Amino acid sequence: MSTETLEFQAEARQLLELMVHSIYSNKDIFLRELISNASDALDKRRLAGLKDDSLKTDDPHIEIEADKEARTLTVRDNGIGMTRDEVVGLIGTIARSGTAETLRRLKENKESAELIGQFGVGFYSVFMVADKVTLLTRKAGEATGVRWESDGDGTYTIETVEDVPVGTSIRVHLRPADEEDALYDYTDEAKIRQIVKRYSDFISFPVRMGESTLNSMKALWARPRSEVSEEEYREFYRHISHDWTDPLDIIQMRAEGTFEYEALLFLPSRAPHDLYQRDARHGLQLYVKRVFILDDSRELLPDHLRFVKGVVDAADLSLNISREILQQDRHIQLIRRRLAKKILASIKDLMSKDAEKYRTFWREFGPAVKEGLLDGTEDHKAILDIASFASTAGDEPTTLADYLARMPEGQDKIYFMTGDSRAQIENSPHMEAFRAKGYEVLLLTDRVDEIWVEAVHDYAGTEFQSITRGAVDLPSEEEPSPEQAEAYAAVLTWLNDTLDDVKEVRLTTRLTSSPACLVSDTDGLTPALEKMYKAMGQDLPSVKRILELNPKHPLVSAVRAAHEKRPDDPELSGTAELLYGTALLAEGGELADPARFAALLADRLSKTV
Ligand SMILES: Nc1ncnc2c1ncn2[C@@H]1O[C@H](COP(=O)(O)OP(=O)(O)OP(=O)(O)O)[C@@H](O)[C@H]1O
Repeated sequence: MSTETLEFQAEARQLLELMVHSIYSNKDIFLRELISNASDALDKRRLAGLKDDSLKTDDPHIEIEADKEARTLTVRDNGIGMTRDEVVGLIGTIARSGTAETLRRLKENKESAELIGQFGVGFYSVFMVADKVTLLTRKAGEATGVRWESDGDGTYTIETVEDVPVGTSIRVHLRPADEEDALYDYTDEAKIRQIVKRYSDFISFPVRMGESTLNSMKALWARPRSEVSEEEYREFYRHISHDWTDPLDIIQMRAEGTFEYEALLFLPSRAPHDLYQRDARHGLQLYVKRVFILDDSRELLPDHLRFVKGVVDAADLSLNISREILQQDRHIQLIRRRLAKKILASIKDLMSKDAEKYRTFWREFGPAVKEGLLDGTEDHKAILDIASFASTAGDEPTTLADYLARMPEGQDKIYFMTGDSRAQIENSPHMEAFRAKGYEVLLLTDRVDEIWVEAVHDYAGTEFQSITRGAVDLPSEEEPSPEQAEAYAAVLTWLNDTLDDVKEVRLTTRLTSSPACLVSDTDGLTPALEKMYKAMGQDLPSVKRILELNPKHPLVSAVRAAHEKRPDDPELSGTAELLYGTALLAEGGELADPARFAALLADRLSKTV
């Protein structure tokens, strides 16, 4: 077949341009990327070989060859290889989510040094050191191979070729060395050895150059922590996670006895783009006796810990184990519980050892972890122990333990309010009585908060109580006086009849400066929950709430007086609607008919000016 010239996809072209102009200061990493891809390809070939004997290889390895004369460096693997379509799809395009956004920000050149460090560039990083790259590949099981070549300028050529061994070879035509620009002589054996040792030592296949093997191939998770450097952990984390920021914390564990396994886990320092998407990937890889079996192993961790990355190496599973079997395996379920407990315990440690890291962790992953409060009951206490929440006590989030410690004499509940933002909650009329009494209120603004507060009853024996639900039973709170009750009886009855949108109208002592507020029934749905259920397509009747009036407010007492004098005045029902509408607006709610509210308000205002 003849040679075709194709264009890189637009995003890929932009990334290439960045690579050619080399905004990465560390160019050595191109070799790490090529070796990492080769190692993945060897894993894939091994797995394919388990199903189909003819795809096997006896000697899986990676080979590096340097040619000083020709100024080329070749990285060759006998892994799975790629078909022509795969080369076009995988090398000619970038499918990773978030790439476009990252590229846009990189282009604007803000924070570029920081950003590029967080962005995996993969194969394209080779263009930092190359003026031409030739890729030869044949997929295991295919009859012909593919030759791909590009000098990184936006196009590449591709052709079908015969006589290519299974696997992939990438020949890098090196640019002239320029040590001032950190562009070293990558045909230099010492340099190559240094890079492999530094970045790829743990790769489980031999990386060979001539007669020697450059890497130790030691599984990091099997080595004692004291023998492994931070740098080695970081490189391993990069290899398995494709995350270019350093992990926040490293968790290592080993279980001995009837079912043996080792785990090396990492808490990332940034949430991935897809954390809250349905089917977000899980971060654990399963190995059996040092052999890679599966990634995205969702059987090994509960969903609310899906962001944890790492490796679990189990000694007693079959190499042929499938996802279906994993799901039912009793030992796997046990591992899952143990890992979850260990991770939560490690985060608790982090809280006391490194408050700054803990804060980062909770900011990035808190909403995901809180999802764990919705399923099962096992880890509720452990999750609440590591949770922190915004609160009226200060600008920094508080733990529940600290909240309890601050509770004044007489307070017996953990008060909270849910809403869209801190400001909205803090300005809501519901806060008034709590502010007046000096009671701290937790300000819950994550979507998941609306749901878990329905499911969790207490923390360490102290009940959670929404301040927008039920009657306020602040200890020693006075009931509206019998005189007030009597004076307001008629107007309340009339309001109950007039306002269709509310379930009940009653007096309250919870307000100090606002005329009115809305509260939910003790067991009724909150408006936010109702909205969420409806968004999920559930057909629910609208839930009505209770309108509470502050008898000490001049507007409320004026309505009472007006109703006493002119019970049949049709204007009064408009005022009642305004009263209800204002209560709704004050808590950040939405009016059913804003135009009608505005017209009523304009009418009343025009009579006052
Ligand atoms: N040596 C290889 N053998 C087989 N397939 C390869 C090889 N190198 C790259 N590929 C394929 O090309 C894809 C793109 O590689 P690239 O390095 O750009 O990204 P990646 O490895 O998916 O992500 P990362 O940016 O984290 O490295 C790989 O996912 C793989 O499918």
